Order: sequence, then structure tokens, then C-alpha cells
Amino acid sequence: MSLQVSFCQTFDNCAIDLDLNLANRGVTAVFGPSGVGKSTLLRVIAGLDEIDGAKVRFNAQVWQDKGRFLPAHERKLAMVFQQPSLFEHMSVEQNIYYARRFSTKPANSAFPVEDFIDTLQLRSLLKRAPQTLSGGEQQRVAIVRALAADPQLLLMDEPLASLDDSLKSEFMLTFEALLRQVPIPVIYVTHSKLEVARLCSQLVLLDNGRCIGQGATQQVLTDLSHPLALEEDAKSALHGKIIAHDKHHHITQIDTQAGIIWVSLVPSAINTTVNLVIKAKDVSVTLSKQTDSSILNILPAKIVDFRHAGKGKTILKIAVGETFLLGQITDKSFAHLALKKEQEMFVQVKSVALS
Ligand SMILES: Nc1ncnc2c1ncn2[C@@H]1O[C@H](COP(=O)(O)OP(=O)(O)OP(=O)(O)O)[C@@H](O)[C@H]1O
Repeated sequence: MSLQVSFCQTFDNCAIDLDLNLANRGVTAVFGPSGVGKSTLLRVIAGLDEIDGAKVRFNAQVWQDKGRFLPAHERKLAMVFQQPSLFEHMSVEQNIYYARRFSTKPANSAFPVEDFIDTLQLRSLLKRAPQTLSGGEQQRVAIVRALAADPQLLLMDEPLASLDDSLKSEFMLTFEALLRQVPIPVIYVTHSKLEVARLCSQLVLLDNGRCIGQGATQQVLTDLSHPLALEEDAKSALHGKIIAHDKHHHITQIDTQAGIIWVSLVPSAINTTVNLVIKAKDVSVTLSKQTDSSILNILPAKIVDFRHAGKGKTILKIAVGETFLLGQITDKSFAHLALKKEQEMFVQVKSVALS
């Protein structure tokens, strides 16, 4: 049971040739540079583009194949775009419940729209007109409105792209909580590695109209055969649970697959699950465990693989606990420490982002 999509489309300036089998649960990122075919893929899935020969199947339903083409409104999916485009003549509440009228499920169905309203902190805004809301608030309404129609599949095309960076980081924790609540698969198009690492459990990498990598996010992000891992802003992701707050020192302790990690104070309760993002350039290595370092996160580890990425930089794939992290060090340090595959050492994680 999954979402299967295959199509070939040639435009003047590019050819897109995709054959994908996407997970039918969790959030799947579709990531790649501009013009690789991400939005075209969403449009084919949504039934907004009818491309000859395309095949789209969602679980047992055939949405497009051999002369059959189910129009968009019969596909039981919802889309969230970069721009919220709410109905201006309706209140926030009317916008949300307008979509609910098209739902085939009863008002008290398992799809928890009222919970989504609370999670995205919209309750106090329900009577407001959309044009009186900030961009971030409008986008939160657009997301709940999409979910209120009880879709079986949610497509999101760069939903955070129109928000400025401070709004985005403020929104990320609540958005992450919402995506955990959503009981349907989400396909999430983005240019942002941070959003991929924070929000998405699966990752499809597109380049030049083709799929060049697919799998669990952390596995793809730390695969040194993909260009992503060798880029200047390479990142890895860690899943964890908050186990303690040290409010005096303004830090939070998180139990992750890599071990216990300290991060700046997170405004969430103990036992909340969170995704951490670790930049490769914030991860360094040391052959012996430092006891006089200012770095709080020092964990036993082993080098699994490495690549010289150019400009004097080496990227290390490092096994830590039950997972992998990327580390970026200079070629000079790599030679000086005589690092090699299978070498046991310690990773030092200087800083961890939650947003
Ligand atoms: N209707 C069309 N006519 C001609 N070319 C098109 C059409 N639709 C898409 N393209 C081309 O197909 C390619 C893929 O477009 P698409 O919008 O899917 O890319 P994208 O990965 O979503 O890009 P971005 O991240 O910039 O939104 C682009 O080169 C685009 O110019």
C-alpha cells in the first residue's frame, strides 16, 4: 500500500522522468534544486496536469492509468501552497469549516480538526478576518483548512517558503507537532535541508528530472555518494525525546539514537519527541576524550566512511550510538590525525539546532 507515480514529460528546457513508490505514512520530502520537477510531480499526483502515459495509484485506487484520469476533486487529497490564499470574505473559522462541508466523514470523525486548531494556536484567531492575520498565521489557517476536508493525502508545496526566517523558526516546533498528529501521508516539497531534517521521515532527492536517492531521511542525508552530503551546509538529523531541562543553565537534555545530547532550552514538556538538526561543520572529532573542553556533547564514535569534498574539506560519516552523523573537518586535520575507516574516536557536537 503506497503512492505510486510514474511519468515522463519533456519541456523545451528539460525532461522529467520519474518512477516513484512513496511511503503511505509519515512525511516524505521531495527535495532538489529549482527546476528539477518537484512541482510538476505534485501536479501530476493532484490531477492538475494530465500527462499522457502517466500512472498514479494511491493504495488500491487508480487515479491515472491507461485512459483513466480521475479529476483532482475526486482524489480526496488536499494541497497547501507557498501562499495561503484564504477566502477574505470569511472568518478564520468559516474558512476552516467551509472545507469541512466537503468532507464525507461525520463532524465527530477521528480526524481531529479541533486538535489541529489548538496545536497551531488558532483558537484565539477564529473570529478574525484572514487579511488581519500575519503571513505565518494565515499559513497556519491554510494548513488546518486543508486538513479539515478529511483528505487521504496531503500535498505541501514549499509551505514555509513565504515566511521570514524568524517566523519560520518560531513556527517549526508547532508545525512539527502538527505533522506528528496528522494521520495521513504528507508529500512535502522543499528547497530547505533544515525542513527536510526537522520535519520529514522519508526523503526523495531529485536532480535534472530524475530521482537520485530515496529512503529514510537520515540514511539519505548521511549517504556520502549523494552530493547533498558533500555540500558546505550538509546536515544530519537525530530523533529524540526530551528527558530533562536545566533551566538554571538554559539547556535541555535529549535522549537520541546517538546518545544523550544537550541543546539550548527547548520550550516543550519532558517526554516530547523532537527532531534535531546537526550541521556537519559543527561536528569535530578527537582521538581521546577531552575532559577540559567547553563542548558539552562528546560521544564515543567510529569513522565509517569519508570523502574529500574539495576546498580543503573532508566529510566524515561517523557511527554514533545507533545512527550516523556527518562531520566536516579540514583535509589538514584529517592528515594530521591520520584518520581512517573503522577508526574509533570521539565526536564533539558543538551546536544543535531545533529550528
Ligand atoms: N507548462 C510548462 N511549460 C513549459 N515548461 C514547463 C512547464 N511546467 C514546468 N516546466 C518546466 O519544467 C521544469 C520543472 O518545473 P517544476 O516547476 O516542476 O520545477 P521545481 O523543481 O518545482 O522548481 P522550483 O523549485 O523552482 O519551484 C522547469 O524547467 C520548468 O521551466
